[in-house]
Amino acid sequence: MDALKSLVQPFLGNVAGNSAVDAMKLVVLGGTVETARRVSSSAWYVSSSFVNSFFLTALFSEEDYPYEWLMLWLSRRPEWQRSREFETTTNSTSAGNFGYRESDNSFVDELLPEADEDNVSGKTRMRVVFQPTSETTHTIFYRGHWLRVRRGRKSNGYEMLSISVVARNNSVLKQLVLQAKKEYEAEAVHRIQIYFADSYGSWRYTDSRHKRPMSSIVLNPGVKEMLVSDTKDFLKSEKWYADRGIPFRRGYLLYGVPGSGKSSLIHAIAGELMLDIYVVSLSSSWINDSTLTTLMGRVPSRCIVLLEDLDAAFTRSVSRAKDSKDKKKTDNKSDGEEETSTPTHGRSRRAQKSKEQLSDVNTLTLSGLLNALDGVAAAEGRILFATTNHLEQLDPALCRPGRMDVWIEFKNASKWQAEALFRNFFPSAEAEMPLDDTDLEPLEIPSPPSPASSQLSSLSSDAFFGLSSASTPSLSGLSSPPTASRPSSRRSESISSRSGAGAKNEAYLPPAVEEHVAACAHSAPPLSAARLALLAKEFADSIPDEEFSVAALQGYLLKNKSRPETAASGAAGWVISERELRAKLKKEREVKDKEAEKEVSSRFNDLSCWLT
Ligand SMILES: Nc1ncnc2c1ncn2[C@@H]1O[C@H](COP(=O)(O)OP(=O)(O)OP(=O)(O)O)[C@@H](O)[C@H]1O
Repeated sequence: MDALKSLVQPFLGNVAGNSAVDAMKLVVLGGTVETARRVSSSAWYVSSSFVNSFFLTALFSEEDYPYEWLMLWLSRRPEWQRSREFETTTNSTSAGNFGYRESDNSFVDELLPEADEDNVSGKTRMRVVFQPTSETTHTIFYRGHWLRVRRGRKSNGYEMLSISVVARNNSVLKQLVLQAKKEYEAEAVHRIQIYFADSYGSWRYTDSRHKRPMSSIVLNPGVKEMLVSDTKDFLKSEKWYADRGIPFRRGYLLYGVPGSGKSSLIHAIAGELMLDIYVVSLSSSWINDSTLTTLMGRVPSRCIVLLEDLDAAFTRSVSRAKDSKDKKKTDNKSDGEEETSTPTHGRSRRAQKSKEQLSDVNTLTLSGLLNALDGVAAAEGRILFATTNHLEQLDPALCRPGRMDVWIEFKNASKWQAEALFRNFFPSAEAEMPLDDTDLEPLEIPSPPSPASSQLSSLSSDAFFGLSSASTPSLSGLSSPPTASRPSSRRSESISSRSGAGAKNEAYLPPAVEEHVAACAHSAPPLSAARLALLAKEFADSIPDEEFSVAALQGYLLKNKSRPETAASGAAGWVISERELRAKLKKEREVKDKEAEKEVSSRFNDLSCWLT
């Protein structure tokens, strides 16, 4: 206390002294402190701007691809992982959590098993990612340079990454972006990325999916081959198009019945060509001419653009001449109606109102769509796929060559497709690679079958006939119904240990598996080629040509996933029951339509009575 007094004393002087002098001293003291503060802050500002003038800074917005490349690259840097302030996210679309990658800064609940063939849990393992909080600066050493990295947010809500480096030119930043891109692409090689359009006119990374093998798509011979070679040829022909002044774009229209494989084929082609898919749903409420034009201008030069359900976009405006005028007319008319309508028409008024709201929001016009597809702003090099179930509802202008160059019709499944689908569904032992001991595991039946269970014994015998040429001599013993002399069966062990009963019993045989339980087995043992051919034919014989979609057949086969015999023999019965179901639904729909018609006509009568 005394020390403090002695420090202040010279400034205050004698307490009993002149108070004006004391006040002067205080003013001088305050002024000195403020001047010192200002000098130091401007010195700090000058020195930091001097230091900053040596930094090159690059900004990467979440709306653009380099942001994702760099976030993936950063998520692998130890400096990034060492950050002491974290945000956590489980959002699979957020940067650093691409759904297909694992890194040190992410973790899953180890207690939940990974879903695989033998180990399926109802709960999925959710990956939690740690990422450094935004607005903190991280220093990362890269190729002899110190990078200052900072995550931030733009005024439009998108994240932004700022990377600064002290360097003479920006070559280190270029190298960094290229390396990040390379690493990103190496990760993505077995997957395709799917982007969806958002209402801001940007593409949002949404999902990454395993490539779908072309062989899993069952189409009449030649269609897949034609599409793959046509798209490949297009991608190679940029110069050819440029030399002839033709816009370097190609469009494919896939039309036909639902569930016939249109989307699946596009998915498989994207995998084959290693292209990402950019999906726009034209029936989105927010879509309008300018957003669509912006979106089409923002697709990369090599990609697949997918316009899904093309017909759905124009349920309100089918023809080019009428579309925008009609919308205005509808608006005016509905305004008027709103005023004159009576309370008795509340429901129709609500319906009218929601219709108005819809047309207010989605203002996409056909001319806007055409412009977006091939206007000056449209990107070159893209492959456009459009799908529709109602070709007849499309304006011819939309489908003319240049916009949709190749048309492919998708029909219900032919007998040929039914047979191919069956063959795809159930494995053939001959098609498998040579087996070793460990490969035999999934081929064992789930548990000892009862001699009475004819279905199970036939399954097992097929499986073991198929295997007889395979490897171990011990297998020959397996074609007879297994007994307690096989307690070492790994599959049986795992099943009994899961059920928790008799896991270590050696003295007593386990009871036979009941037929309905065995029927729920997860997968079918491989069939011999001859047996498979027989069953596939039996199945295809029962399926009428072009009456059911491939998706419907797939649904039926899925119900019999582990029972190829039942799938084949039960197909005829399934066809009958499906027909009955359809007839019943049709009847119900007709009754409903009639009722609706009656209601409309009675309302019309009410209204005309009221008016007269
Ligand atoms: N030709 C086919 N080959 C293989 N699988 C098919 C085929 N057609 C349909 N499927 C299966 O049926 C399901 C639906 O197929 P998909 O979505 O590709 O049909 P779609 O024609 O695009 O239907 P929609 O017109 O209703 O969008 C998928 O699970 C797919 O695996």
